[in-house]
Amino acid sequence: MATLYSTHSRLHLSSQTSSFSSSSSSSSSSSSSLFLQRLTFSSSKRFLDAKVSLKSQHDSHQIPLKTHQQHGVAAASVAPVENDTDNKGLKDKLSSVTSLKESLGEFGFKKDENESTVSVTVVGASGDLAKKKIFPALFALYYEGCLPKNFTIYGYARSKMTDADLRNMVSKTLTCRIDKRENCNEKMDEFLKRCFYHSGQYDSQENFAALDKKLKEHEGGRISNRLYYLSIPPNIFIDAVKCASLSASSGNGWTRVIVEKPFGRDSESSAALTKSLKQYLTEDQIFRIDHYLGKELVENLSVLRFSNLIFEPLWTRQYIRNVQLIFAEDFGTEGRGGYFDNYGIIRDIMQNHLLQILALFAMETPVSLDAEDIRNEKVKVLRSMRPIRLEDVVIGQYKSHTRGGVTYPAYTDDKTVPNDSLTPTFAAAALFIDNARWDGVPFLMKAGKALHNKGAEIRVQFRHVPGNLYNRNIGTDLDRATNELVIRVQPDEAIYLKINNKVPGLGMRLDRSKLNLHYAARYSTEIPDAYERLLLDAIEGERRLFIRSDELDAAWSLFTPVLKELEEKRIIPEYYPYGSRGPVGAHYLAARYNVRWGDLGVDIDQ
Ligand SMILES: NC(=O)C1=CN([C@@H]2O[C@H](COP(=O)(O)OP(=O)(O)OC[C@H]3O[C@@H](n4cnc5c(N)ncnc54)[C@H](OP(=O)(O)O)[C@@H]3O)[C@@H](O)[C@H]2O)C=CC1
Ligand SMILES: O=C1O[C@H](COP(=O)(O)O)[C@@H](O)[C@H](O)[C@H]1O
Repeated sequence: MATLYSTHSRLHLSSQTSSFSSSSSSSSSSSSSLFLQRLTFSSSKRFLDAKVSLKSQHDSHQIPLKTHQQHGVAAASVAPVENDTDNKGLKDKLSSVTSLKESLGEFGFKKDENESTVSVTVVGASGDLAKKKIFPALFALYYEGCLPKNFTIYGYARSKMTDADLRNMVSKTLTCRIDKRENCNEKMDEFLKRCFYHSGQYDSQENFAALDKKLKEHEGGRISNRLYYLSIPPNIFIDAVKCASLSASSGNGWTRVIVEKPFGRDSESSAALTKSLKQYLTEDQIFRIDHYLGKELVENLSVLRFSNLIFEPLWTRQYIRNVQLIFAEDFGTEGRGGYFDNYGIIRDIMQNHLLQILALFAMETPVSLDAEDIRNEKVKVLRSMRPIRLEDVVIGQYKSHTRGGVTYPAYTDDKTVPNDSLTPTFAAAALFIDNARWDGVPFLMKAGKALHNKGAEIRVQFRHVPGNLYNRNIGTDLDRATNELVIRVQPDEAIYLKINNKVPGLGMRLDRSKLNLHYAARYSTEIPDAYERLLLDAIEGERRLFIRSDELDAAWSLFTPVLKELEEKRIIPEYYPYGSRGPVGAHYLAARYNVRWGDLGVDIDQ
């Protein structure tokens, strides 16, 4: 195994040749070697971080300002700074102390791993996301040996449950890796023994103080590192953050908070949310999650671009005709209509997931793989984007459809959705990046629910070959003969490049073929769920895949005006049947820019 980037904990390349072929060889690593790799890279990175942090006084302290008096050593030695409105003096002093403690304490230089603990508290543990994603991801991390020795998981919600009830609830969703399955039941039992439940209100400091007491019992006087995952509706984020911060922060280690989307519904509400969060947390404590950033192929985008000579030189307006970012679901908003109606597909998918992918796709080479360097480049892309014009947006909403004797509901059939709702369940948009690299290249986004298929893809259509000697042999449809790179994010992950090739034989006829890196054929390891990667990053303090507040501001600045216009003008969506390909308007929009949408998943086996 050859290490390529020693500055990042999980970036290592297999020394095996990774080819565009359907080779069945695999580069699986055992859980213990994975853990060792992580330790090696993480410890060196953390040590580097510690030096940078002390030098620049940049990394913020992890003890909430309002409660530092009640906590251990670091807090006791530093008095609050009066008249320092954002407490910078205090933050800087605490930063030095705690980041050194944190860095020395976590790897190598610390006394012992036995002396630090990590607790993950899932706030909203009784909810859908917690059951579906968070607990299973935590178990997967445990199963892979990625969680620290002393870890505890707490579920927190208003529902009355015992520890046993929580364990029973969680156990129903746990699965072991298909490719391993070693000691599966034993590992599940061990994991469940580390899970506890505390019932409380989200706005009760007393209830969080009681949680704090229980956490302290588990921590047993060791360094306490606490991660809160806010898996609750957004209207109660601030209450929960306030109470967790004031009553249940770590006294001598770090306290971090993962915040689920939606981060507001426009520029103003997002800024207000950030402002409120920052009353209790520093930016470094806030981990805004966009789970698409944790998806394997999204994570691989930068590797594809920056570690392969053949792609980066082509990654410009000179060679790329258009880029398509496509998301489709073959089911409606069933069960989530209440949430969805207040947001719509543009806020639900485009402003975050697709825009994040676009930023990673289009950014310049970052100075390094460090979180801030990558996020700086993403912000630059977002800030270079041209305001979106209303005429460059098409919206749709699904209507009822009967097929094969089955009637599928309309969006407005959901009881939690008003009958006259104009909320889009489908949208397509043309976006442009006004910088030297991308000037004039259309970035087309399309996202929809209740469509005929399910998937997410990035499609890169290249320009025509100038003066192509083989035009005569290609036929009349030159567009179809241009190269296309497809990054299939899900399902059935793949990266393939469509090329023109001579059909074997005595004649000279060309056809289109695929150089195909099909993950299922190439790698035998199961692809981790996005939430596993992101939870582990949050535990390790790696912020690269989380959204910084200026990124969020830039994303909202781009979409807020057009969202307002759509709503103020009460633009009527184009209705499309449940299970169809969506509104035809999306095709007219693409045609305006001489683009033909790639057909999601259609050429899978071509
Ligand atoms: N579910 C999903 O697939 C996704 C969810 N998200 C986001 O994750 C977060 C959690 O989502 P999800 O699990 O679906 O949410 P839920 O609606 O299931 O809520 C989670 C828990 O919060 C408590 N709760 C719900 N409504 C209220 C309320 N009005 N007041 C106080 N407490 C309430 C309930 O716990 P109790 O009553 O026990 O206190 C509930 O079990 C949300 O911010 C959502 O937008 C993001 C992406 C996907
Ligand atoms: O954030 C969201 O994502 C899901 C789709 O996520 P995926 O990982 O299953 O592709 C989407 O269904 C939901 O509406 C949205 O809030």
